[in-house]
Amino acid sequence: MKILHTKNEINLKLLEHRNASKSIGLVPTMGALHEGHLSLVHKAKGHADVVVVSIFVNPTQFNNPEDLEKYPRTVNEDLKMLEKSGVDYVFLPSVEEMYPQPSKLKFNFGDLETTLEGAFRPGHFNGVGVVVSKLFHIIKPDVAYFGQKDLQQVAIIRRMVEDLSFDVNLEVVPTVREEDGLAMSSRNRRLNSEERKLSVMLYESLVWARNELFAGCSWLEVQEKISHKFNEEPLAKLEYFELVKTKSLEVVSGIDLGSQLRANEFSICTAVYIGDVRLIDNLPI
Ligand SMILES: Nc1ncnc2c1ncn2[C@@H]1O[C@H](COP(=O)(O)OP(=O)(O)OP(=O)(O)O)[C@@H](O)[C@H]1O
Ligand SMILES: CC(C)(CO)[C@@H](O)C(=O)[O-]
Ligand code: BAL
Repeated sequence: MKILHTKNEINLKLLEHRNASKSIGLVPTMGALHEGHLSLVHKAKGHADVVVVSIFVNPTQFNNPEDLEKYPRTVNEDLKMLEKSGVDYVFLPSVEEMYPQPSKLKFNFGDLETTLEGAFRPGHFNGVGVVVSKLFHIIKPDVAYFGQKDLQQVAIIRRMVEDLSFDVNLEVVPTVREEDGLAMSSRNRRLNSEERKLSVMLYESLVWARNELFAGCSWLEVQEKISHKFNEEPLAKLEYFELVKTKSLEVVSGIDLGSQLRANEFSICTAVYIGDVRLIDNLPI
């Protein structure tokens, strides 16, 4: 496994593979790797001839400076995990390498970015759009792999790829969970043991809400009960708990159980602070 720090180095290396008609798979990450990231890597290894993982904690997508400062960084362990997983290249650039000058680029993702994460993390998806475009230009992958856990991110990147005609296929990988259902996330490392126990509330609430909905309960009633449950828990603060159309992310106020639902047509999405750690999760229904 080769670790490369500059755009030029990785460009040159990948050019050799491209000239030899090898396909390139890219797994973009911010490091502090876990089994969720590895499932993206495994998928990439099954499809692509050459697998590249990028590790870059992208400052422009952090709306909260404390979140950036406290974001877990475990590069040495990450590299060991990637080597064991058979990754070919790790792109590990510095902030100066990725942003030789501050980026003034502004994307407008319209309705896709005004709800859910976009509403609570102003500027977040602009930063994601900028860095993912840069990575696509630098690596020129045939396929790029993203996790279902970041549902809105996937919708936004899909839209960006279409609008900017990036020649890349996107693969979305299901959310990998801990045994108790908590979605694996780098930020989970910041939870203390009490917070860790409590954090299973996200997944349990999603499953409970889905079951209530299918038992005929109105969505408004479900939302009220969920909000009450979180209010009773001093360590938790609910930011949103919404039912959306999975493709457009349009927030809806219910589903028609009498109609023929397509698999994954709707999703329930949530963001919750557990202590000062902000976690997200979603459940397709
Ligand atoms: N539990 C998971 N299962 C599958 N994919 C995941 C999981 N967690 C993250 N990913 C995906 O891995 C990629 C890199 O994500 P990232 O490095 O931000 O990790 P993360 O665990 O989502 O961290 P955090 O949400 O705390 O920033 C993204 O495409 C993300 O959706
Ligand atoms: C796609 C990404 C690597 C861009 O920084 C990040 O948003 C993430 O890890 O999901
Ligand atoms: N996986 C999402 C990256 C972020 O929270 O900034």
